[in-house]
Amino acid sequence: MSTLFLVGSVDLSEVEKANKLSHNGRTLFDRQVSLSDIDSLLLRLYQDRLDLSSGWNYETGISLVLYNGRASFKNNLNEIFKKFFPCFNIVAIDSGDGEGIGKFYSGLEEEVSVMQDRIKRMSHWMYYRPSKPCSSRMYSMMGHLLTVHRDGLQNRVPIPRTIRNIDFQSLVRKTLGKDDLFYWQNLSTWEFQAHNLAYTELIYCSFLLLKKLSADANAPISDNKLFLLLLTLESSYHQVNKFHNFKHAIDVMQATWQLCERLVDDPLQTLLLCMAAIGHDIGHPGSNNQLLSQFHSPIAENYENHSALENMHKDFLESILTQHWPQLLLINSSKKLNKANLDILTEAIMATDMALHEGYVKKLEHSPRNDVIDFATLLPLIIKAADISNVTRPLKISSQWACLITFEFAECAALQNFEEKKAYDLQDDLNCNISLLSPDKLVERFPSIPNGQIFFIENFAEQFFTEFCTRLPGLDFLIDNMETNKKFWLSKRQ
Ligand SMILES: Nc1ncnc2c1ncn2[C@@H]1O[C@@H]2COP(=O)(O)O[C@H]2[C@H]1O
Repeated sequence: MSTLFLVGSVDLSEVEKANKLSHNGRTLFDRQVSLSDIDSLLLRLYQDRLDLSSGWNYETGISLVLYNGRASFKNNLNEIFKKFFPCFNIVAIDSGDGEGIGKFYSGLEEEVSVMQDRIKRMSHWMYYRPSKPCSSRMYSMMGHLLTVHRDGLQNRVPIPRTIRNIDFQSLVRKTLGKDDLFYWQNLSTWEFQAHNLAYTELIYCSFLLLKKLSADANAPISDNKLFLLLLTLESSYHQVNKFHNFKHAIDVMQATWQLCERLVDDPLQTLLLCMAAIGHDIGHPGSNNQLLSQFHSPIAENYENHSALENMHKDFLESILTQHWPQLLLINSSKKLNKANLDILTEAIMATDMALHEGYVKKLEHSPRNDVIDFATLLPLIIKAADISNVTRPLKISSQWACLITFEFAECAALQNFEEKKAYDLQDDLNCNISLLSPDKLVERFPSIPNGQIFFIENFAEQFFTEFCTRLPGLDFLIDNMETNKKFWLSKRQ
């Protein structure tokens, strides 16, 4: 879905040209939105992005902002888009600079057809080789990485007044239907229902949690800055991914916190682990390292095919924290670990690479059963457990995540065929609200789910959580839930 934004008084002949743009016989832009100034434009981008049901996520089309360069706007709007809305396909053109919309034309129709197709879009994200940072108006992982490295992982740019002045608190709060107690009750159980909460409610849950943890760790951040950090994180994940989106990130953060509540007595380490959790999959394309390497993604080459995705996620998180919460990287970590905070964040994110799974299982097997796991080993184990904890949630919740990962695996298989120039077909689209379907109904609708769950539980989750829970107190409920879920999937196996 593509939007034509007109900001301020724009040359009407340029607008006419823009509206003549077509794709497959239809006008290119699905809507035209006129706004008085840049401030209203940015506010609108946030509002659309947070209203998941609207579908205006700025990822499935290409949007154009036509503005009048004479409108006193100093900051480069395209730089703001890259810094604060990384996953958006959006470009701004000064209609008064002579060339105007002409430079927007070239390649546009092809780009729109790519962004409207799930598999072509994933392929572009993963394999496009930009000549320079953000040379394309379509998102690509390498364009995102080049921008982050061009700006420097340690560099901060002043946050533009137009963004600083947005009252993010009321932007989020006014959409909430419940009070803080309701969200704390959701956060404080293992029955955390990410799919029953609206996007803004999930963002508000992460605000409440991180605000508490930052106070506990004596690492204060203002409310509006924390909201901007969270909204920039959300804009750095692909909302269009079935599984690896911001909901997964918040779910893993909530699981990480629940485990830390039981296992960690150091507020700063808990905060760092939860920050690593919410940022552990930034920019995830919904595929995997194997596909990145197999078809020679520039991202895989950039990290020499070693944990390419996890290294990328870490770089993106470092860049966002440097920009939005630099103090968190600087305050001295606890006495227990003589490690810099960034090293703790990095080790935690790298631990979520399943290529390292066997190593972590062996670490658990070799640690004595009646002895406490040393703190340095415990931290990465916690986030790794949280990352695959969906199989240990109660069946109603676990089955929702199972459905989503099954869809994502199907998309990976289709992408493999696409890259091998073979025909691919995709299961029917997930155009149902999975939170309304019971486990039985989900299996009825998507019969391939049980086999994948049985394989993952028997080959990965069972061994890990058995070792994890026998060495750490009070976690037997993880095994109980997982075994209940496995029995259900076995009873439904095709
Ligand atoms: N319920 C599940 N069923 C199958 N595979 C899963 C499930 N949950 C997590 N995984 C896999 O575990 C991996 C953990 O790292 P990733 O999030 O990169 O990708 C995840 C999936 O490949």
